[in-house]
Amino acid sequence: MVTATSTASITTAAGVAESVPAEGVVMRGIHRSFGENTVLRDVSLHVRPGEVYALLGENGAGKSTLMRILTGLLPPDSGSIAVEGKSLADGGRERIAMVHQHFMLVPSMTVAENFLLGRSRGVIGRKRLRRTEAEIAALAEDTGLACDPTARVENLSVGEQQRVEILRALHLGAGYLLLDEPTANLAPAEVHSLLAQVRRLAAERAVGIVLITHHLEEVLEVADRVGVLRGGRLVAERPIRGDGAESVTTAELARDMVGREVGLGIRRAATEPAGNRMLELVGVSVPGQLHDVTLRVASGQLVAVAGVEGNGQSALEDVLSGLSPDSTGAVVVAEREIDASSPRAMREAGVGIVPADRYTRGLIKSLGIDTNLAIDSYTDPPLARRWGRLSRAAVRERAERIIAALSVKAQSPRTLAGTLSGGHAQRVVLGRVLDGEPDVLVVAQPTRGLDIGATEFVWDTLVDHRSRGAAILLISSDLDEICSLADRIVVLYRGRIVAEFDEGPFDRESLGSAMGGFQEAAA
Ligand SMILES: Nc1ncnc2c1ncn2[C@@H]1O[C@H](COP(=O)(O)OP(=O)(O)OP(=O)(O)O)[C@@H](O)[C@H]1O
Repeated sequence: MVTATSTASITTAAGVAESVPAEGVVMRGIHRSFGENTVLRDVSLHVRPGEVYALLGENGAGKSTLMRILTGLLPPDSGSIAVEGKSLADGGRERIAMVHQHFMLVPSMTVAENFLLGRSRGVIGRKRLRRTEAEIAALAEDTGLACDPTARVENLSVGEQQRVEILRALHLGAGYLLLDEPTANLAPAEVHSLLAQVRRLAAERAVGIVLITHHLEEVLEVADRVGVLRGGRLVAERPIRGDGAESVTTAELARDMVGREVGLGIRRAATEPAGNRMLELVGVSVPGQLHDVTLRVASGQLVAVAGVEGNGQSALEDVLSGLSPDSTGAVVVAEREIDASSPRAMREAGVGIVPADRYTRGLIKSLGIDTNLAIDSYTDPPLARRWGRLSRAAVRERAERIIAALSVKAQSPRTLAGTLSGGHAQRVVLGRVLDGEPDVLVVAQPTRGLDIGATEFVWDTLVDHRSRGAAILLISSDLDEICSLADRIVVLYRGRIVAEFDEGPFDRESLGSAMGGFQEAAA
């Protein structure tokens, strides 16, 4: 790590000259509010070249807002930002790149074509394309981020696409990378290789990296320093590696973040499930996506479908949501085969769904929380009054009750769902589904992007419903979540169930291997 020695002068947005360190990214006194909601309060931080800086914080703490300010997408109300001694407007912006969880690549184009997108007018010439391919290959070799520049993006795994995004940022000249939950969608083996690559980029190329993650063990594995945002303030900064390093535990980081102890231990059912089969899938197939899936969940049991996303999970979710007209096979609920042809049919059969994509399937961003919470029950009392008219008072009362029960952080029940932080948006979806007290609960990636306090809350909620007799099918790629909650695990790989684990404690290595397609290791 290099320490800043010299200074430079920038002109701040307020038109004032300010002396700043000439090295690294320096944010000073950043304030930002949305209406009456103050999201960032006097945040100052300095990320140096060659440093991995982990930024932690509960859902809604202000991490994404800070990153949007840093990339120039959102102006701060006050405060200054300098990148290598330059303001964002003065060239600093080009040195910073955000690597999103949802990639910005065009699937039908090759890696090299994606690199050239927006950088050349008209048709891309063959010579230029070949030159770019050679540059990408050289950069991949140099950084250890393996990548085939001629591969079509749609044929790449999530991990490979992520490497393409990082390489593209470096190719554009970025010296600072902002990684927003980069491991959220990766297979277990890919997580460690990404973290090793992050360290290598910092150590060998002096790239400064801001890593946002909710996985505290990743912070200890990779970060040089960690900063914790709470209620919009930077409440703690700790060195983990190098000079003055403290020996920090994940429990201490959790306490910094949440302000209390958090226990994410094993929560399997203490007793055998009651036995009556609440949910059965028999030979369910979806052309090209799901092949002959048979599984059973009893009342009082939680069965996990483990797997890396893209292996049939969304097809399975579609079938159980009543959104898969091409599916074959039988869906049986409470020992009766049901016609799974619409979301309404599934709901009436007693199946509640928490979808993996909370924004496209779970919520309508442009509507208030109250309306979102009424979406699947506005035709029934108490929300519907006589002549089908909606009772605004009942909608508001229901919203207030669910907001309080799930501790949703929002200014009011009418707050637009699209302005909620990821974790609080997820609470709204969960609250709506659980309020219907379904006998069968299907939850897909329920804690993705949630902080540990919220994760603990969701896990406890699921366990509570299980102990009250609900049959729960958990579709998840998170090994910790699966091993903590499941009574039984099946592994989905390329649309088939390739391994089954009947009772815990589960062997994480065998599970991870089965998820990666190495079945023999899971036998
Ligand atoms: N465009 C907006 N309009 C109104 N409020 C907003 C807007 N964007 C963010 N907020 C509010 O700012 C606060 C911080 O949100 P932010 O997304 O920065 O949190 P976060 O720490 O990234 O959370 P998460 O871990 O859940 O992603 C939240 O209360 C959110 O509702």
